[in-house]
Amino acid sequence: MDNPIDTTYGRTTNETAIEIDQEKKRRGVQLSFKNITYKIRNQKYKQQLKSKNPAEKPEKEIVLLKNVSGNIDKGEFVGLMGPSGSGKSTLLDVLAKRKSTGTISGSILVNGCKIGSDYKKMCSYVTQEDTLLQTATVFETLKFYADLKLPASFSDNEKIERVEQVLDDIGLKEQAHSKIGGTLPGGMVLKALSGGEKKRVSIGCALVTNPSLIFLDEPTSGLDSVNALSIMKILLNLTHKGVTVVCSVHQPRSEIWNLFHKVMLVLKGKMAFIGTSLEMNKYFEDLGYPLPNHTNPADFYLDSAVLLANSDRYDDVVERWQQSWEVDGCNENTLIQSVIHKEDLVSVSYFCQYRVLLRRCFKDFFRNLGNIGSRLATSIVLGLLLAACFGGLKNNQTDLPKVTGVIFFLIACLNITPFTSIAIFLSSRTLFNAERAAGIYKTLPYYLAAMTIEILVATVCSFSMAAITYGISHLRWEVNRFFFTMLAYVFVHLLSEFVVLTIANLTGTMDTTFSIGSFLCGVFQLFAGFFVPTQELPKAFAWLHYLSPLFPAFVTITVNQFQDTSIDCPEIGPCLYPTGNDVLIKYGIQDISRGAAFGALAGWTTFYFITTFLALVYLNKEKR
Ligand SMILES: Nc1ncnc2c1ncn2[C@@H]1O[C@H](COP(=O)(O)OP(=O)(O)OP(=O)(O)O)[C@@H](O)[C@H]1O
Repeated sequence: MDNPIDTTYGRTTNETAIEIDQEKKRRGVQLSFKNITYKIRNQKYKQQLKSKNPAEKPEKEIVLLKNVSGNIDKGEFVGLMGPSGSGKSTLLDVLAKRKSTGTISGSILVNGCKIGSDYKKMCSYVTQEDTLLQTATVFETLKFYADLKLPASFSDNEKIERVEQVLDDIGLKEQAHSKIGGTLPGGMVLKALSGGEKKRVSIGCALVTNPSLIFLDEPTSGLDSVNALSIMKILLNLTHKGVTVVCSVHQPRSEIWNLFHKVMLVLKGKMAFIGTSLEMNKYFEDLGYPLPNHTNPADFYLDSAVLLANSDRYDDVVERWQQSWEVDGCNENTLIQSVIHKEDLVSVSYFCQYRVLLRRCFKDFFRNLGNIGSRLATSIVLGLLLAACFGGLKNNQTDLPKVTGVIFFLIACLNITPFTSIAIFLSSRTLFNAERAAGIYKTLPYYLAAMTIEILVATVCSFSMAAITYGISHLRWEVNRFFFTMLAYVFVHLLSEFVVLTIANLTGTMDTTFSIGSFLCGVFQLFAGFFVPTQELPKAFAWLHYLSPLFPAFVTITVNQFQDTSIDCPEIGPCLYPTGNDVLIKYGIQDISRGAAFGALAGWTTFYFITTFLALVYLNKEKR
C-alpha cells in the first residue's frame, strides 16, 4: 500500500497512529488565543452622525470580534464554521497576523508562549481566491516560493527536492509541468488547470516552507463536492505530519464534516463553541436543537446557528460558552509548554529576490505572445506609416514643416503607445498585492524586476518605430545625431510609460487611468512647444510648458536635428529659414543646448520612475 494512512474519516490504523502521534509531538504547535477583540474605524461615522436620530449614537469603532478565545491542539484539523458575515475570515486573519488595519487586543500563545516575530515564519495562509501566475507551470510556481521563502543555505537541489515533496503532498506530480492557465490580460487563453487543481497549487505554495500551522479561508468554496473532499483529505494528511490546520468552511458535506478533529463556531463576532463533532451534537441538543436522523450535521448546525444568532438567547449562549471555556478550556493544564518547531528561515536578500522575480517576469512576458507581438507590431507598423507619409524628405524650405512635423508625430506616437500596458500592469497588481500581503518579497525588488523587462521592451519598440521613420524620412544622417535622437525617443517612450503607470498605481482602475492619462497626454503634447512656440503662448498659460516633459523632448530632438545646419533656399522667392538655427529661433529654443534639454527629459523620466514606485508602495495596498 502506498499510503498506510486511512484518511477516510480522520482515523488511522494502529501501526501508523503511534508514528503520527510522535510527529505531532515533534513538530506540531498548539495555538491558544484569549480574549481576542478586533475593532476597526467606522468609516461611515460622520455620515451616520448627521442622519441618525440623536438618541441612537453611532459608534466611532466597529467591533468585528469580541473576546474570542479558543484552543487548538498540535496536529489538529479544525473547521471554523459560522453564518455568512459572522467573522470567520476576520478571525483567521487575526490569528495568522495578516491584519493591516484596525486594532487587535488579547493574546495569542503558541505552545504556551507569547508569539514573536518568528510566528509568521511558522505559519502559512491560503486565501479564498487563487492568485497564481497563469503563465507559470505548477512546478515553477512552487519553485518560485521555494526560491523566495526557503533559507539561502538551501541549495538549488534541496529546493527542488522540497518542491517535489510538496507536489507529492498535494497530489499534482503528474501536472507538475502544466501551466496554471486561464485568460491572459490581452485576451490570449491558455489551457487551464481545474479549480480543484488550482486550489491544490495554492495549498502547495503555503506548504513549501514546511509550516507547522496553516490557515485556509474557505478552501472548498467554488469546488464541486468531489474536489472539495479531496482537498480536505490533503489537509487531513498534513495533520498526520504534525501540521495544525485551521480552515473556515461554509456548508461541508457530511464526509468532510467527519474529517474534522474539532469544530469552532463563531456567531456575530463571538465564539459560541469549540469541540468535537460529538460534543457539538450534545451542545446543540442542550440548546434545544437535536440533530434529526439522516441529516447533514453541518447543514443542520449552520441553520440552527443562524436561528440562535438572531434569537433573544444569543447573548446568554455566548456568555455561557465564554465562562465555561474560561474554566475548562483555558487553564494552565491545557497549555503545552514545549519547544516551538521552526525552520531556520531567514529572508533572502533583495538581490536574490530581484533575480528570482526577474526570471519569472521574463518567462511571463515571453509566454504572453499576444502582448509582445501586438506591441512590437504596433511600433513597426506605426513606424512604416510615418515613413510612408514623411519618406524621402529633402533638406529644403518646402519640406521643412514636414521635418518638424515628423519629429512631433514620433513624440506623440511614443507618448500614447504605453496605454497598451495598462491592462497587463493592472492585472499583475492583483497577484503582486496578494504576494506582498503574504510577505513573499519586498516591493523594491518586484518593481525593479518588472521595470527591467518593461524598459527592455519599451526600448526595443521605441527604437524600432523611431529608427524606421528616421531612416526612411532622411533626417539628419550623422551617426552621433542618429543615436542621440534614438536615445531621446526611447526616453520619451519610457517617460510616457512611467506617467501611465504612476496613474495606474494611484487610481488602481483601468477607466480612470485611461481618462486621466489621455488628459495628461493632451496637455503634454499641446504644451510641447510644437503647435504654439513657447514665446507665443498666452502669458497666463506659458508656465505650463515647464510642466510638460514633452517640451524638453521636442527641444532636444529639434536642436539635434537643426543646430548648425544649412537649409536649401528656393531659386525664386523668399528664403525664411536659410539655416537650422533660424528654425530654432522660430521655436524660441535657440539658447537651449541639446544636452541640457536631454538632461531635463532624463530628469522627468527619473521623476516618474520614482512616482510609479512610491504609488506602488503606498497606494492601493491590499487592506485587510
Ligand atoms: N474592513 C471592514 N470594514 C467594515 N466591515 C468589515 C470589514 N471587514 C469585515 N467587515 C464585516 O465584518 C463582518 C465579518 O466579516 P468576515 O468576512 O470575517 O465574515 P465571514 O464569516 O468570513 O463571512 P463569509 O462567510 O460571508 O465570508 C461582516 O459583517 C463584514 O461585513
